[in-house]
Amino acid sequence: MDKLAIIGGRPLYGDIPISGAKNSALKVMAAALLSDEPLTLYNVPRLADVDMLLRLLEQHGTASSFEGSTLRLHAKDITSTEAPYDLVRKMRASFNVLGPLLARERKAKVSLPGGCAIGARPVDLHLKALTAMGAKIELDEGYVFAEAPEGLKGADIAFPFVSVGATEHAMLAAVRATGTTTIENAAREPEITDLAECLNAMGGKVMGSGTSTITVEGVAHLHAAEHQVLPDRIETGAYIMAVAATGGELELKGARADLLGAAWAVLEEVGINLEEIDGGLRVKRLGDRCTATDIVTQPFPGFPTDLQAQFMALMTMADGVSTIKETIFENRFMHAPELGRMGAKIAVDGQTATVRGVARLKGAPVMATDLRASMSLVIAGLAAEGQTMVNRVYHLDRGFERLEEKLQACGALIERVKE
Ligand SMILES: CC(=O)N[C@H]1[C@@H](OP(=O)(O)OP(=O)(O)OC[C@H]2O[C@@H](n3ccc(=O)[nH]c3=O)[C@H](O)[C@@H]2O)O[C@H](CO)[C@@H](O)[C@@H]1O
Ligand SMILES: C=C(OP(=O)(O)O)C(=O)O
Repeated sequence: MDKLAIIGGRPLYGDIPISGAKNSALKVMAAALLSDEPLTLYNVPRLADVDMLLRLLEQHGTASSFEGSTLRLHAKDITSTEAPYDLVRKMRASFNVLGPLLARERKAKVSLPGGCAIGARPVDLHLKALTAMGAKIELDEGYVFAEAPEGLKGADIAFPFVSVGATEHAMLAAVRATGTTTIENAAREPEITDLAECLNAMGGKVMGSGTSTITVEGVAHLHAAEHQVLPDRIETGAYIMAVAATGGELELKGARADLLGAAWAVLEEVGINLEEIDGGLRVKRLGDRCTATDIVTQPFPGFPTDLQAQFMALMTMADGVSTIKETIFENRFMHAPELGRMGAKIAVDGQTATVRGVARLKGAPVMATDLRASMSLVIAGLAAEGQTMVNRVYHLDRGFERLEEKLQACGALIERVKE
């Protein structure tokens, strides 16, 4: 298992190119299964999750080629409607092949998903949406067995609360169903709009993405298309917090301010200067330290759960006391005790963490527990005195493209230690 060795205390100066969004790329890749014609995707990040989904798509019969960040997918014939445990267990997004397989082949057997261990993460809303569209679903031995012998039919779906994955799944299935589907209380994340744009480029009729009501008029056939994956807003936020923790100045190439939602105002409030420039964002911390503030994670446009861990790292060194409330996942504070090993003062009570800022963290051996938690440890390590050794780097490889390279180019002392 690889580790990252970081010598902290150096400011970051330079340019960081922001990659395509993992959480969008994985969903638009699943869309390739909906058509017997090619789908060309630009700006796809080379990540472990992308490779894993590629293996799954290949096992369904999809031909693929990856050149730079351009991914060509062609699911001319679906050769298998089964998504085995080994390819689905590591990543939640792979479960989203169920809807396309069902829509196109009228049957599928897909393992229940894995993903970061940040809570129970059920898929009942996904299955309810597919059932509303006429699918017969059974669960057995960790697998979902689904069939729709007459094909999927448009339905009115009202989610009781916002789910990004279930909204995407409903869209992926409805686009090739017969008739019209309405999705009420739909997620409004930018990745939902990106998926809608990709489906529409393929000939789909998805309206209302980015609002709470999405309407999908089913079509019989989707055709060849090209789509550019939007920039990763979580990677953007993570590097903003990195330079806010270390000092210095970064230009985040390709980053988009409009994707940050409520996080933009929070970052400004804690003392970060964010400036939109041609083709990206320029970022620097205004004073010697950030000031503490409180956040509550919410679906977009609220403060994203995927930036909560990184924000906590920043608050450990801020001036004052911050409370951080996690409302999306019930077990997403595993970075708190690890940050504690570096001298952070964090008290966790249920879904709320109270962080008392300290003047400086001290490097320590720490354990990455999930994807975004790992990045919070990297941020803490970059700012801490002395050496931090981050164990279990494979989590980071799921979601941050060329992390060490990007940081090294800006003056960070960070190296991968192979074991
Ligand atoms: C709303 C939200 O911020 N969603 C985040 C969630 O998306 P992801 O798609 O993984 O999760 P959902 O948005 O579906 O989950 C939101 C909430 O709904 C619950 N749930 C979900 C589906 C279901 O069938 N039943 C159910 O109870 C989940 O346990 C969770 O408490 O994790 C991703 C990875 O960290 C983030 O990028 C998304 O921003
Ligand atoms: C937790 C994440 O991924 P997954 O949903 O695949 O676990 C994430 O992107 O932060």
